[in-house]
Amino acid sequence: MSGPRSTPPVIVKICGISTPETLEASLGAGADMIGFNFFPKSPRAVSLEAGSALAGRVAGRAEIVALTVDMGDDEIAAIVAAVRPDWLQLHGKEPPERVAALQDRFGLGVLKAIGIRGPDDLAEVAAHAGVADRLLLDAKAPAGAALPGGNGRVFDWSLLDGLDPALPYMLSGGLDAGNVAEAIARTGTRGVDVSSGVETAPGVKDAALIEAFIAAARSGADSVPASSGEGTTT
Ligand SMILES: O=C(O)c1ccccc1NCC(=O)[C@H](O)[C@H](O)COP(=O)(O)O
Repeated sequence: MSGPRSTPPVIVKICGISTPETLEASLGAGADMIGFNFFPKSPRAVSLEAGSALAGRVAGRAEIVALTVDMGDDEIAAIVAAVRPDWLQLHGKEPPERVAALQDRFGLGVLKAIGIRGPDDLAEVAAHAGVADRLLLDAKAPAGAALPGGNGRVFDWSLLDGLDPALPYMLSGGLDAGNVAEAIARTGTRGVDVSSGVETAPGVKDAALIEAFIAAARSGADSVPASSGEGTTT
């Protein structure tokens, strides 16, 4: 039996939940955050009514994240009223000033997603650090991609080597049960997020994959850092 944990357990977010069955699987497996996707073009998108019904089932067992992309205040207000989220996830081109304005208006945590492909993308991390409540460092969507996120692509985790260890961020992008422990060991992240890696098809979440991901993430929090383990770049 390992000794007392010196660091808090890794936060696990399952993003793009759209059915009661996979919601219950996520909660039963110990997910800390549940993401409901309100980007209409996404295969994971839910309506206000469906999101409200799913949010009602969470019943305090996890934090609720409402995912939007470059959305206006009125649409966000409708989502907040329907879902009562703990977090707003901003996955578009929202500048720091927009993040601050939404924090002021809604009084919710803001999880700002930043796409990472190369060293130049770290400037965006610096711009949002200290504004957003938490960053989601995701693989940058390829040019012409239909979706700004949820593409199941890994980025080179060594790009994060120079980050301030105190930076509150979650790692995202192409994670699954097979690589999440390595990702945690390689980066030291205290949070992970997944969408494609727990699906059998775009938008079709799978209970067994969800359970395996969460178990692997929990085990990764105790693993010895890998010698290298850079994510295979896209
Ligand atoms: O998942 C989507 O369909 C999506 C669509 C538009 C904007 C963001 C989207 N997902 C955001 C997430 O937080 C995903 O979990 C993240 O991008 C990682 O996705 P994946 O690489 O598929 O695990």
